[in-house]
Amino acid sequence: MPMAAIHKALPILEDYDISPMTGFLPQDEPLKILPDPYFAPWEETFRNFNGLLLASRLRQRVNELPLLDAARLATKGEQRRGYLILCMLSHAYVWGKHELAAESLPATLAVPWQKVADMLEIQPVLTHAAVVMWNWQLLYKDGPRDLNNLDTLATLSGSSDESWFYLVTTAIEATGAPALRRILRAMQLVRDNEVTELIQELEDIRGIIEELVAVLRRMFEKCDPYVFYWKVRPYLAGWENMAEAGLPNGVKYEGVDNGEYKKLAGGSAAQSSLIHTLDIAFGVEHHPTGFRPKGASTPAPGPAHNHYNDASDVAAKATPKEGGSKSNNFIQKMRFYMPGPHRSFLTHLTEVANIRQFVSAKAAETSRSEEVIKLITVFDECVHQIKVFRDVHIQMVTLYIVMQANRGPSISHGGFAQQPKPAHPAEGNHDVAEEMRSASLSPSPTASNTAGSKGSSILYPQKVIAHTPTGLAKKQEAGNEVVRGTGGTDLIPFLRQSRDETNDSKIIPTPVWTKKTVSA
Ligand code: HEM
Repeated sequence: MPMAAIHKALPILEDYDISPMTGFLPQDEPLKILPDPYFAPWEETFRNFNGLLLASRLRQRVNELPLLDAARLATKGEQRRGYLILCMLSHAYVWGKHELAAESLPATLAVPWQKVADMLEIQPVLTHAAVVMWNWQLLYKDGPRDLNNLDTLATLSGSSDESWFYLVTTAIEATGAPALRRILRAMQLVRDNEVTELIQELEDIRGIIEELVAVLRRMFEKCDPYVFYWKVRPYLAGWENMAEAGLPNGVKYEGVDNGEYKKLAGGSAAQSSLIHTLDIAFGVEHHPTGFRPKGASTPAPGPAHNHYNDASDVAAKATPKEGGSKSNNFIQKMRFYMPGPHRSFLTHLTEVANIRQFVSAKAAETSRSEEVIKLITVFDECVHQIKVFRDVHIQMVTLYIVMQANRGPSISHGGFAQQPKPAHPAEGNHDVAEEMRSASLSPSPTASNTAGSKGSSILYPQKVIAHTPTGLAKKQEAGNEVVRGTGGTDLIPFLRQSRDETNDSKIIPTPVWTKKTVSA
């Protein structure tokens, strides 16, 4: 093992604004109101912004706001509250409701937004941090941060479906929090060559990842896919690759950088530092879509657990590379949208990641003890649970995005545009179960970029045609067959590859299409 990894200190969570108790979530509840009356105009507008948006008067109100100095946001809690307010007001302002998308953000929002984003080392665009990490409250103050005890502070659509969408993700962050200190302890145990304790630690981490999957599945309970796709998702969009939505140059931030246009991606849970942490800890490497290394998908022959005694195939696959994952892709790019300290934590963690290398090296030894077999097994089970998480996520994206896009809105204009959409040949004729199954079970292509879903033709955000790009509607490119994600990714191939790359990190890879991938 290279000396650099041995000598560099492991990260200390608190140094990176991470709580050992609540992880990337702040330990204290986010502020419900800015205490300084100076910010009353923001708070007042924010309190009424759902109604103002519905009445198409939000822009008018924003234009009446005074230009406030964000430097007066004294504490981190205040800065986060200020950032949340400005994220929501700005996205509501840009996308409007049944209005032309605004390509210029007035200085009253743009200037303080840029300022507070700089203070938090984050981008002035709606992010996972704003709507998930800094947008919750506890119903019972002494109770846990779980779905029985959480509420949101604000939503863009004013719907409980949107609240649930955020809260499931908040609950995932809370559930995963204990994994952070366990991962660091596991890394220390690797350094100390303490295999027995390492196995115990990994067993606990596996249990936590299983819980994450259970929380993720709860999305289906209270977030209606139609509401999500047609009423919520459009507002989460940023202004990168948004020509079709009427923002070919992005958005102009008046009073910032000489009023230059900015192109920034919108909010996505791909910005969750928790999932990045798991990937780094377990050596999951992501590559640009279509560039997954050839042969990476080759599974070990036969049932995985029969092969834990066989060192030959593993030795070939064990490519200890100190320093964890190296990638240049969408997932990596999402770190740009995280709060600075969390981004720095991931960089540090990547430099010291050692668990997979350690297990690989043990697996490559000529004769394996019972203990080593147990170590390989539990390591692979952890990775398997991350893969299951991604299996469920793909099913979710299929239902919440691909199928909604294919079906079109229930009302012809979807709430946004004037003209009825052209009839879709396959509309109303979907086998839901089959569509979800095929999206999640098919192995991904390793070297090509294929369309995400048959017959779909969606860019972003809506399938509706308008004469001119009107607010959330936009012109649809003829012949476009790709469903894209919030960040403009070719959705399903990208997500499948990410899932398959997770599987590749197993010491003994299992075929991605086995039944186990969905039933586990
Ligand atoms: C209705 C629920 C959800 C939908 C529709 C959804 C949609 C998407 C989409 C479209 C992407 C592609 C990237 C982009 O364009 O932004 C994505 C990526 C991602 N999402 Fe979600 N998401 C959902 C819930 C969640 C939750 C609860 C998490 C948990 C943290 C999550 C974690 C991720 C991650 C980590 C990625 C990056 C891809 C990967 O690592 O495999 N998503 N999601």
